[in-house]
Amino acid sequence: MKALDSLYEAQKIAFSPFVFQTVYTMLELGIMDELYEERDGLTVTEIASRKNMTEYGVRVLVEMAKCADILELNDDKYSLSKIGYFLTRDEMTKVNLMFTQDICYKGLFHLKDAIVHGKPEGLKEIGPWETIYQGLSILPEQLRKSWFEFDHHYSDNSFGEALKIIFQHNPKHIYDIGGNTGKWAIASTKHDPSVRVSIFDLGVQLKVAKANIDAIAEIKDRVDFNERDMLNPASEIPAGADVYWMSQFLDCFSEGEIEAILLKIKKNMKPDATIFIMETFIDDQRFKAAEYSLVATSLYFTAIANGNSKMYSSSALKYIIEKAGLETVKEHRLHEDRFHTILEVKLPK
Ligand SMILES: C[S@@+](CC[C@H](N)C(=O)[O-])C[C@H]1O[C@@H](n2cnc3c(N)ncnc32)[C@H](O)[C@@H]1O
Repeated sequence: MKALDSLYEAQKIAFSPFVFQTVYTMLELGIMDELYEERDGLTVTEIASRKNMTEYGVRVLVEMAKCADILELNDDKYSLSKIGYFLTRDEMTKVNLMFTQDICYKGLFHLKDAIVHGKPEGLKEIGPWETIYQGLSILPEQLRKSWFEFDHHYSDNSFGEALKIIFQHNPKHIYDIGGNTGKWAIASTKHDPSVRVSIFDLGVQLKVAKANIDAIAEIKDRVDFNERDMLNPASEIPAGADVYWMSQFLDCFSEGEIEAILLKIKKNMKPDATIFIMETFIDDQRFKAAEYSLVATSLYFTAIANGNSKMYSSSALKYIIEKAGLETVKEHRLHEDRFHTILEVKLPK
């Protein structure tokens, strides 16, 4: 890259929060939607009158957005560029952006302290907890919506294909560790009318899971709820599962904590049971946009969630599995949703 181009790129980074807040504001005020509908573009005066804003307010936003290649300008009319189109209509971009604004934006200000202290120093911007998991289900409404839409976006789409893989093993009893609001428990008990699911999670999440599952008559008698802090050295996972399911769960922990959790499962595991670990691994991504989203998510863990976890590569997780004395016997790269991998893990023969 030429020096002048690099200097320009460096300014984009130096002012990146300005661009982010410009997009957020234009989305919230409906300017992006208006431009999406009006493919031929609108002048500043037209946007101001349609949105009941001052021309000054519209002008500072659209000028920044044009400089950042979000808008194009032709004959005094602003219109969406392709980047602007994705910011307005693409689902992954939308959940990432709202998650950044509502959960991460203020907290990231404390990233340096979080790195230095090894603690989620930014979490205080949204609640008084030690880790975000103690507050998830009781976050203020808008924050809760953004967190859950982000979380579900990165797991829901994979459940259909995951069910086919797990039920090839014909499990009678599944332990869903980190079962959250019960989405997997609902999907799997609906998929197989005889399977039982035990959810293990923190109390605050179990309350929501229980309310969701109690409302579904056909499955409610086949799901039970087990409050467990997996970080508590005294906590145990009892015997009895044919399948252990951990979806987007182990990335909530440091390498040492993951090993301890796996050892906890291993301790009472039946010899023929299988552990399935579903993750979005940074080294398994086919699209740059996906890898970028995951690597950025690691900094959410650092500054806000818990201070010590990240999105892992599959090689890192397989190394921890081996260290815990378990064996990765198969690696399923999902084809339909393209982002997830399921590691199939057993006790060594
Ligand atoms: C990112 S969510 C994943 C939820 C779900 N499995 C999915 O695929 O969408 C992580 C879950 O782990 C739970 N969790 C985090 N720390 C925990 C701990 N120390 N003990 C038990 N569960 C924990 C959270 O409450 C949350 O429900």
